[in-house]
Amino acid sequence: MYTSKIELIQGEKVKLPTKYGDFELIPFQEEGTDLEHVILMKGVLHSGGVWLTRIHSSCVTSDIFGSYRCDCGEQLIKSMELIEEKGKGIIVYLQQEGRGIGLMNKISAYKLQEKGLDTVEANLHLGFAPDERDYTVAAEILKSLNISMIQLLTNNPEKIISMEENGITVVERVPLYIKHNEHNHKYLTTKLSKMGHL
Ligand SMILES: Nc1nc2c(ncn2[C@@H]2O[C@H](COP(=O)(O)OP(=O)(O)OP(=O)(O)O)[C@@H](O)[C@H]2O)c(=O)[nH]1
Ligand SMILES: [Zn+2]
Repeated sequence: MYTSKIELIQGEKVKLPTKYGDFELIPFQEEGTDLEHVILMKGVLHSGGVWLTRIHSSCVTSDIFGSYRCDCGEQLIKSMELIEEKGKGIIVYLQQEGRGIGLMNKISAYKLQEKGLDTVEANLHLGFAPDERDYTVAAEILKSLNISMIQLLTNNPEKIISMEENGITVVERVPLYIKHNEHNHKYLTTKLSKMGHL
């Protein structure tokens, strides 16, 4: 029998009509912590098959306020549009602000970037790894919904490795192309040159 690595409490499933399509939403909580994640999905659960999937780390600055400093918000919207178009898919929205260092530290990292450091150097300066995220919980959420085969919307190879290690088959990587602008250029090129993004 498979034993979950993380105890999850699954909330109610509700309808969520949005600007980008009609979805359903389910919140999850990691038992014993205050960490809450949420999934947005379209399609019939427990129907098997391959699910177009986005594992998205929260980014208050971009997802909510539309910041140009990174590409998160645009990736989220693009993912919603692609899932709507396909009629089947899921976004696992993880409470993993600032690549897992939290909002306060991310904003300190932004301050250091205003002084010339790149995103990797700023994290290191604050005593963190360049990326502190762990995607195990995303795999656990997918498995709890009986989703085991995915087409993953990402440019980050770490997410693919983590899914495979946690028993989710990534049948395809679907790249997300986001336009550079004067504010996100350094951020995006650092992801390519220093963080192994594709
Ligand atoms: N520490 C830190 N985190 C940031 C910074 N800018 C954005 N983030 C966070 O980075 C996370 C998104 O990571 P990205 O590296 O942009 O993308 P990814 O999720 O690894 O890869 P994709 O699947 O291709 O989008 C979100 O949690 C953001 O809050 C920054 O300058 N420093
Ligand atoms: Zn962002």
